[in-house]
Amino acid sequence: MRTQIIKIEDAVGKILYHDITKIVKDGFKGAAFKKGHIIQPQDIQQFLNLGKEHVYVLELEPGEIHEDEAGSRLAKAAAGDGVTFSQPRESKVNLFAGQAGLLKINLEALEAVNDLPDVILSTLPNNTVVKEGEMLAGTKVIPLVVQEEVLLEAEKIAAEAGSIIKVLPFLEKKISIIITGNEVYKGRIKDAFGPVLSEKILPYGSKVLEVDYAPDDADVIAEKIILSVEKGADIILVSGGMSVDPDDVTPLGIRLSGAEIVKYGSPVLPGAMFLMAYRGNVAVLGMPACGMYFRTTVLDLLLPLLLVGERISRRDIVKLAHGGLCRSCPRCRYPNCTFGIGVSQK
Ligand SMILES: Nc1nc2c(c(=O)[nH]1)N[C@H]1C(S)=C(S)[C@@H](COP(=O)(O)OP(=O)(O)OC[C@H]3O[C@@H](n4cnc5c(N)ncnc54)[C@H](O)[C@@H]3O)O[C@H]1N2
Ligand code: MOO
Repeated sequence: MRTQIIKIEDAVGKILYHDITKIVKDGFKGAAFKKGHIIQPQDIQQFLNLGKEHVYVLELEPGEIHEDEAGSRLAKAAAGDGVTFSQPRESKVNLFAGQAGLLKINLEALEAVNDLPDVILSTLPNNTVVKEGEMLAGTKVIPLVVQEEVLLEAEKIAAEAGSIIKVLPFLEKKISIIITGNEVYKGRIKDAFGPVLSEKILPYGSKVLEVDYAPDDADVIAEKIILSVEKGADIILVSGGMSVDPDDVTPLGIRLSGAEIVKYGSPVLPGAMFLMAYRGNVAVLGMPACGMYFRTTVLDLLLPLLLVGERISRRDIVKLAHGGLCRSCPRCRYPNCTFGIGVSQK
């Protein structure tokens, strides 16, 4: 790049190479124009008003890209389905959710871009549930001018990854809830689990197909699961009876339904006695009673993934260990806390 001093009248379209300040109040200097600004026709009169007749400008050499153009190119490359982005401001471009859904970050591509010189791309954690319009990421270049080859490399990384940042919409899944336990089945106590589970599902736009009840009988639990599959459930939540009492027969019931157990026991507290299984493509979840007592549990970590159509593997559950411990804050701040950060590694 080259710099030169030129007359104001010749400066339109050129890149300003120094800040132009003005006295705002009591000698305080505010930036009227920042270094890097691309001079517009309407700026000329303001420059003259500020007493400037000449300015330093920057001329790009072949293969050099101005920071704002570079920021925009990076954002465009990184943004996939369901992601929008802003105009650059001092090369910083913000990326936003164009729709509500689950934020998916290609972690390998994200690292590869950030390993390039002179560019950064910073995001919310992978697998964050996001609202429409929420800020997801910011990208920026570090110097005023970037070599185009760096951008070409970033664009290649993004193209090979498909996209680096996207938002998957939640699908309308059909969910069956099977409440186990003699005490509820026989009407000795009122079901408090069904309402909690329904409340967790509805905000995502999925449907509760049915809430059914089963006694502490593994064969009956298995029959109810098979029936739910036949009725077209995509996801079956089986509540209670998940621990070590003799009448805790839900894991056996899930097994007897023909579902394959992915993992019994999750490294999440609350959620240790959780069980993940699949009967074909139907997800069957054994949800321990902590899901009723605690505001946030393993279910809150995995449900969003299931609702965008992902299949949960044993490895996904193992990765929940890091950050799987809830701090039990007096006022729950989830998801703005460390609980469940392991889900970002899926
Ligand atoms: N000796 C041990 N006890 C417990 C262990 C353990 O490892 N060893 N694990 C604890 C953990 S962790 C959890 S979580 C719970 C798991 O409980 P369950 O899923 O087996 O729950 P239940 O025994 O069926 O019920 C516990 C409690 O909640 C009431 N309940 C259950 N379902 C409903 C419902 N739909 N509506 C209202 N109330 C319900 C039930 O009556 C019991 O009072 O186990 C720990 N214990
Ligand atoms: O499944 Mo229990 O979490 O450890 O409360």
